[in-house]
Amino acid sequence: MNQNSIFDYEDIQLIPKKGVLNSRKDADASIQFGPERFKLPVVPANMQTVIDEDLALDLGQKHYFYVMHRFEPERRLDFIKRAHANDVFASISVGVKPGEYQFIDILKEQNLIPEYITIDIAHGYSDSTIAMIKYIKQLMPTAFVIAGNVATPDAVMALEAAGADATKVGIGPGKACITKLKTGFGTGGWQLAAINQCAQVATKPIIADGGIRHHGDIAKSIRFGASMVMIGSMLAGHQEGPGEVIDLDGAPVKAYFGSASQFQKGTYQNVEGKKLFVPYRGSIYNTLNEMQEDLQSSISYAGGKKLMDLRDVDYVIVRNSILNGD
Ligand SMILES: NC(=O)C1=CN([C@@H]2O[C@H](COP(=O)(O)OP(=O)(O)OC[C@H]3O[C@@H](n4cnc5c(N)ncnc54)[C@H](OP(=O)(O)O)[C@@H]3O)[C@@H](O)[C@H]2O)C=CC1
Ligand SMILES: Nc1nc2c(ncn2[C@@H]2O[C@H](COP(=O)(O)O)[C@@H](O)[C@H]2O)c(=O)[nH]1
Repeated sequence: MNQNSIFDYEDIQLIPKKGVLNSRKDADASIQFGPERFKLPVVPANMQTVIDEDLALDLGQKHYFYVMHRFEPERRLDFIKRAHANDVFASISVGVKPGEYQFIDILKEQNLIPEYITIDIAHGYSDSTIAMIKYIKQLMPTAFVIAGNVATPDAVMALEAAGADATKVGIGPGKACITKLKTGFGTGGWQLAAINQCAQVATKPIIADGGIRHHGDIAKSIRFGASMVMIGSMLAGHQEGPGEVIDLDGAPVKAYFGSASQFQKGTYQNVEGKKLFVPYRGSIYNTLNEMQEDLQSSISYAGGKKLMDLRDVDYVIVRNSILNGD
């Protein structure tokens, strides 16, 4: 791998072009992703400390993309019914264990077809993921299947060839992640470059997953080929999401733990995630509005009018100096 093409969010600055908008409000930050159009290319992570059913449906009703997590598997069927009864698209997660095939069979039998299904596996470039993609697409060809997580162009090509409608890129860049420490593998420290490489070969949308620490990282993800950005830690800690607000040394916080942490699994086995506390930030809609404003501003700096105009901007690699002026 050419080391000059390895960089992460903090190493990159996008270069402005002549603006064509009179107001940032006129920039269109929306995205068509699968069968729906969304206000923003941002989706809260499908983790139990980030999303729950009420928030999922509320986001969907407000035209934000959501992916419900898979950690209360017995509730998923009723959740799909609830979404459809509320005229909201259903977007669920599945794993790859044998019981998940039975779950897909039941959905098919009951004609409960989710609009989006995310196959949520640590090592998505695997025979087990490929088999699940094929199974879902055979039984439910209309479901938009997102498969991941992966790190390389080879993986993106393999999952697309199996029938995935989108792939999710990011192994190890997450805030609650310890995969890179426990296994030595992943895209931690070069997540943005991994997105760039994967996007060179992708023929379908890519979701950049993990490592977003500033709103500007969303624009950078889009510039390097993502169509959607999955965010965990920065979207945990809100009023509408799961978990209690607690006091930590006088500051209000909420717990945020990895889906492969002992807190999620209930046992210390194959643990690749940790627990931390994130600041309580009030309503998630204030944060999403701010993300939208910032992205509209990014589009204006790009000299554009719409989200994909970000793809046309040039950039410099500044090597960890983005915060030097602060
Ligand atoms: N994006 C990321 O960097 C990471 C995300 N996660 C998240 O943690 C959660 C748990 O993930 P995961 O452990 O996959 O889910 P599961 O515990 O549901 O495992 C899914 C299946 O895949 C097998 N499996 C898991 N990892 C591997 C591997 N490296 N090689 C071969 N088989 C494997 C498991 O078997 P067995 O357990 O017996 O191996 C199991 O049968 C998910 O939500 C995932 O997104 C976890 C790690 C990294
Ligand atoms: N290696 C692990 N990665 C995990 C785990 N739980 C979730 N994740 C990934 O992190 C992102 C969110 O990243 P953030 O930087 O925005 O906080 C999430 O979407 C998963 O892909 C885990 O236990 N281990």
